[in-house]
Amino acid sequence: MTDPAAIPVVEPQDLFLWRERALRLETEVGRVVIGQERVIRFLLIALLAHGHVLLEGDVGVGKTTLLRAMARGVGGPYQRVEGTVDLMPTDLIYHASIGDDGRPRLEPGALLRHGETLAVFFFNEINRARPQVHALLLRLMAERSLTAFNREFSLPYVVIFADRNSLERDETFDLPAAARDRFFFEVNVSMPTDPDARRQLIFDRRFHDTDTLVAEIGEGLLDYRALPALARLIQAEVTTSPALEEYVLSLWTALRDPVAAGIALPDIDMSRLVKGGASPRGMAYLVRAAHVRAWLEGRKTVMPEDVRAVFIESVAHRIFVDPIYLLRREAIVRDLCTAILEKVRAP
Ligand SMILES: Nc1ncnc2c1ncn2[C@@H]1O[C@H](COP(=O)(O)OP(=O)(O)OP(=O)(O)O)[C@@H](O)[C@H]1O
Repeated sequence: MTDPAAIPVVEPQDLFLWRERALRLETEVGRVVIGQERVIRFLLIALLAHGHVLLEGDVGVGKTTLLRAMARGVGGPYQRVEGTVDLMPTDLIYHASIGDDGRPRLEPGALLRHGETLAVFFFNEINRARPQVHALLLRLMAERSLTAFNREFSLPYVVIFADRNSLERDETFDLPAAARDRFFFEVNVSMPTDPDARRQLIFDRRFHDTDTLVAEIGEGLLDYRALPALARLIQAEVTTSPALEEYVLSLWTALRDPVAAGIALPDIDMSRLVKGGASPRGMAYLVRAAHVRAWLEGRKTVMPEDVRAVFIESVAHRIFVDPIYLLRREAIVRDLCTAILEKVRAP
């Protein structure tokens, strides 16, 4: 059980201190994972909204290192599993073995080992796991609880960090729409573009040992137990104007009906492109993300630039397209989002 006395209290008058801690975490992670400032900012925003994140990208670009660095920054127990085709949901809940006395024994698996204090649950290569595992994860992400041994287990702090590499599509299981929708952000990670960062990654041995690299981050800089309350306070603290609300509604309308919004993409039949996914939940997540972005920028009001900064990572993974466009889905949806941002006039 968590010691209630140890849970940090988050008061409105201390919000500036929490912002300093959040920015310090961002700086420290940025020293360890170089050339990925954009992705680090998204992970920070997701944590401050107490949301789950899926990273996608090339192999060996630092996704795992980044997630481990962030997990260390929030402190608390974490668990990590590798997605494999033979992983079953029960493997995450318990392990069965035979004890020295010859009797069967059950031990808690990765999800239950730390009780309700589990802070971060990493799911490496999530697309290698079967749909049954995705289903368990879906409930965990939506409700932060699971049922096992005829009991409800609550994991009130847990944040899911998942990654999948974008290269291998064979022998993998695409995440179902509902599970994808529960990720607050889906963020693409690519190679750093800065030549200096590239040089350092290859020649500086500091970047070759992930364990010592991650240990450079101050543990628990942004206490994981404060995140649910902090996320609520940030949402309450930052406001939106009627003009901003109209802007978000127009973006939503354009996502649902790009033709009516006058959006055209080369070689795409716009009238059949979008089949669903631009849901109220998705748009609510977008607004939550924009609140956090504004707060990190030191503002109490959401500006159009906040919405624009988080638009693609908040909504693109929720959009479902006609099957004829499935193979090129990622690129088309990204182009659609970019075209919408260009077309819809900001206040
Ligand atoms: N931007 C970066 N900053 C710091 N270290 C990096 C960066 N990119 C790669 N590395 C280093 O490269 C190695 C591989 O990184 P990591 O395992 O995090 O990649 P990955 O994207 O998770 O790969 P995979 O998809 O194969 O799991 C690690 O030693 C890591 O420290």
